[in-house]
Amino acid sequence: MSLEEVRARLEAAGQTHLLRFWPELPEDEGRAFLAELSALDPDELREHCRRAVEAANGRSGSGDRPDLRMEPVPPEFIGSVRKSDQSTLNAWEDEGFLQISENKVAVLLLAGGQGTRLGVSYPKGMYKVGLPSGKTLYQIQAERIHKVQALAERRHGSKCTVPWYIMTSEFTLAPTERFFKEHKFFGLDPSNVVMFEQRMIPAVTFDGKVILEKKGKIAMAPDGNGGLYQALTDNKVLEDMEKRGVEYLHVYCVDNILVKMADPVFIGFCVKKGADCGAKVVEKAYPAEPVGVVCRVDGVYQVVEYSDIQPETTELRGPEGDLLYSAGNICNHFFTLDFLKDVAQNFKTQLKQHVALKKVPFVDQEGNQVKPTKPNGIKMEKFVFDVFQFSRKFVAFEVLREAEFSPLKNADGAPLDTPTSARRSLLALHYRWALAAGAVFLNEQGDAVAPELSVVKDVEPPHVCEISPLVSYFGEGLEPSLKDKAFKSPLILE
Ligand SMILES: CC(=O)N[C@H]1[C@@H](OP(=O)(O)OP(=O)(O)OC[C@H]2O[C@@H](n3ccc(=O)[nH]c3=O)[C@H](O)[C@@H]2O)O[C@H](CO)[C@@H](O)[C@@H]1O
Repeated sequence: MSLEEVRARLEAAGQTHLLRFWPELPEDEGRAFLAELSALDPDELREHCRRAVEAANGRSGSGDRPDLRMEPVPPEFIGSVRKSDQSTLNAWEDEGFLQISENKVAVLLLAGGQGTRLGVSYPKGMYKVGLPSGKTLYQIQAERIHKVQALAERRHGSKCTVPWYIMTSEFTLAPTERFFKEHKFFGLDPSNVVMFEQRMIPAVTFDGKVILEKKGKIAMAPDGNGGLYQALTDNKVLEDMEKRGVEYLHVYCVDNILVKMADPVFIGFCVKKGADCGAKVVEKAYPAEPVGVVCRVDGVYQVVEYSDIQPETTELRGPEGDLLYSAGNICNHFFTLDFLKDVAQNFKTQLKQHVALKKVPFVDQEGNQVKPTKPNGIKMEKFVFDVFQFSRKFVAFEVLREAEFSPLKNADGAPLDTPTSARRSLLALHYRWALAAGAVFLNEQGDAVAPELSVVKDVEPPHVCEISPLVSYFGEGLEPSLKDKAFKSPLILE
């Protein structure tokens, strides 16, 4: 597209300021910038800027109190690992393994985020939390896929595949691809690892102008993890799933070191309930814990972010004394392919736009680079769980936090959700598995040490024990190598 054409389109969108520094740009930067601008549809851009300002204005003082209209998920739509007997759990697991063995289950990783809070410049999945094995989050996830396939194969006697779909963004696609190639896809068949990219959208000032990050670059950000539904359409991912015969999808976020890939128990529960959409939850640790709550508002399912709930609502308790709103969202979702098709065709444009006011670096009128000290820009994001409202049969599944949820959000030094807490949670889980399998731990002097059964994630476990996912997926199959055997720290099972 020529400069004149681009200028005319920007004029139609009220954004000609973007070309202010055009004459100063070196030729190659100018060409790249023109390509970036040509990709913006003028009508969509105008509408995006208008909506951003409207949303930012509506944000302050709208007085909306979703917490006054909330109700908990009815008990008949919740499954619980904690409250179910072993035979029920086994029946769900059997169902899940059956579906996996028939190649009907895929996993989908949301990995387009920038990991700003963790403060690394590369994708979070490449992060090492300091395990003895030095494994990254991506490697742990890949090995769990290997193992869940192997377990399904062993039960049903036929080879099967759990395809791995990975949603990336402009920030994460190239480094993620490179990383997977360097590591030979961790032994997975590359044709079963499908990476695709979500859209980016411009950040906008409070008066509706797209922000110039550099003289020849717009400030762009991924459109939120709810950009998934647009990205599935843009990249024909649903067609790929259909071709492979996938019917059920486990969607999860990159930073939970304990994530159970294609969890057979969760899949089996959702399938047996006939659900089209489901969410794993953990019981909130305390009323004010900053996690979204899965509930109903005005009769439809949704996640209400903690910032939208007043303290008195978070404190409410049910007849048994449990917190009324205790279903903490852990960004682990179940969808049927049919539901995703329905969303892609009929609902994806209706997803709520969430607005965040952020400090966005920019160039000022004189061309100086500025790092603002207070928010100057509006970023719009869609959230993956905002499709719950379109579900015909929604279920929630409560799992044990210590076995399934320990997210990596912040750098060490923060009180919560750090590399240290993630590493400790995984090692503590593996220590408990080893004890359950009959392992005996010895101290430095070689004396047996009494087991500590109540290891929690906030302290270093008493013995270092790391078990490769290739050896065990959820603690199964460890007796032959551990029962009645004595070990000094560290115990590494590869
Ligand atoms: C919107 C959402 O799901 N919120 C959940 C998310 O919060 P939280 O605020 O932690 O969400 P993040 O921003 O970390 O994003 C979650 C996941 O989405 C991915 N991502 C994010 C933005 C984007 O444009 N593209 C993209 O793929 C990230 O890479 C990550 O894997 O996890 C918490 C548990 O850990 C839950 O309690 C929150 O309810």
